[in-house]
Amino acid sequence: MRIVDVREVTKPIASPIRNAYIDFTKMTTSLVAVVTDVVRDGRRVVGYGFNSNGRYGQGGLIRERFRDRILEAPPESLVDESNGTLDPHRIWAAMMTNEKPGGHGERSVAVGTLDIAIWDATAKIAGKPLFRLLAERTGRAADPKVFVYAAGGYYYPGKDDSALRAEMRSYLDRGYTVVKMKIGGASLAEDQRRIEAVLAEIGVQARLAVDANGRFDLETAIAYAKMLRQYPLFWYEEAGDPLDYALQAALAEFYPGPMATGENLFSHQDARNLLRYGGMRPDRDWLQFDCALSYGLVEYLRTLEVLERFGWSPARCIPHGGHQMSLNIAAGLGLGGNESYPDLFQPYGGFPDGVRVEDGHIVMPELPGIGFEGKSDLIRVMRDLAA
Ligand SMILES: O=C([O-])CC(=O)C(=O)O
Ligand SMILES: [Mg+2]
Repeated sequence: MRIVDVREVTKPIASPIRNAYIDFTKMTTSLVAVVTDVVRDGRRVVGYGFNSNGRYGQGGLIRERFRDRILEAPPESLVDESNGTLDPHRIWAAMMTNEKPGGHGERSVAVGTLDIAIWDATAKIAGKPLFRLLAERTGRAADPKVFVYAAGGYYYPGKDDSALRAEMRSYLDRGYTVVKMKIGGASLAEDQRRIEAVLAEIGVQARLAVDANGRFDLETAIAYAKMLRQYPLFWYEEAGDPLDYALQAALAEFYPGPMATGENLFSHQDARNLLRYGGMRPDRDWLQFDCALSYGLVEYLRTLEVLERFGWSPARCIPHGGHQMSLNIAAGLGLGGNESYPDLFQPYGGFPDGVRVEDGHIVMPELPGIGFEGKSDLIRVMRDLAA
C-alpha cells in the first residue's frame, strides 16, 4: 500500500461579503488529492481535502515542501500494519520533518489540508465513515446526530436590515435554531440596530450569535460587551485579536454570557495558551479550533488532550469552517456541533446531498471516509483533480 501522488489546485471561493476585518473578493482554497494504489469497490482510493475559508489556498507550500516529504518517505514507514491502512500520525511526522516549532501560520493550513485528505483515504481504505473510525479508535460511541448553526449575516454592499432579516428567516425556514451575524464592521449604534432587527425577526424560534472577527481593542470590546449583554445571545465571538489572551480574560468581567474564540489559533500550543491565559470558562464558553486550518486531525487530537488536561469537555468545541471534516470529528469524538454556511463557499461547504437540518441538527449518512462522495457538486471538482 502506498501513496502514489499528491495533487493540489488553488480554487476561488470569492464572494462580495465582508466581515469586520476582511472581504472575501479574492478568497481562495487549496483542493488536494492524495492518490493511493489501493482499490476499494472497483475504484482507486483517493483522499480529498481543502482548507476552510478565511485563510487562502496554500499551493506554494504544499507543492514546494509538504507534497515531496510524503512522496519521498519510504512507503512502508507511512502504513499502519495492524489496521491495514495508512498511518496519519506517521505521515504527519513525515510532513513536519525539518520544521521548527512555533510560528503557526500558513504552514498549519497547508499541513491541515493534506492531513484531511490522508484521513479521508485512511477511512476509505478501512471501509468506514471517518466518524465511526474515530469513535472506534478512541473507545467512544459515535453519535451521528450533530448540532449545526447557520453562519452568515455578513456586511454586503447595499444590504439593509430587511435583507439581513430575510437572510436569517431563510435559515430558520431551513431548520436552523441558531444563527450568526457579523459585528464590528459598522459603528456600535449601527450594529446594535442590526442585532435588534435580527432578534425581532427570529423571536423565540432561534438564538443569535455575533462575531467581531478579532477587530476590537480592549476598550471597544468592553463597550460592545456592555451593549451585547442586554440580549440573550448564544455567544460573543472573537472580540479581540486571537492572540491577545489578556484582552479575552479581561472581557469576562464585563460579559457574563457565553463567549467563543479559537478559529485563528492553529496549534495545540496556541490552544493551550488560550486555556492558560484567556480566562475562558469551561461551563459556558465555546472553542472554535478548525482542523482544516490548524495542522489537521492529528493535531486536533492533541488539542483535545490539552482540553482534557485543563478540565474542558470536547462538547464545548464547535469548530469554525462549515466543512464535512469537522462534522466527522463532531460525530466521532463528541464535539458540541459544527458551523455551517448555508449560502456560502460552495461547493466546498455544507452537507452530503439529501442531508437536511431538522431542529438544528443533521444526521451523518454512512458514507466511507469523510463522505465527499455523497455531495455531487463537490466530488465532481475533486475527481477533476484526481480520480
Ligand atoms: O468571516 C469569517 O472569516 C468566518 C468566521 O469568522 C466564522 O465563520 O466564524
Ligand atoms: Mg468567526
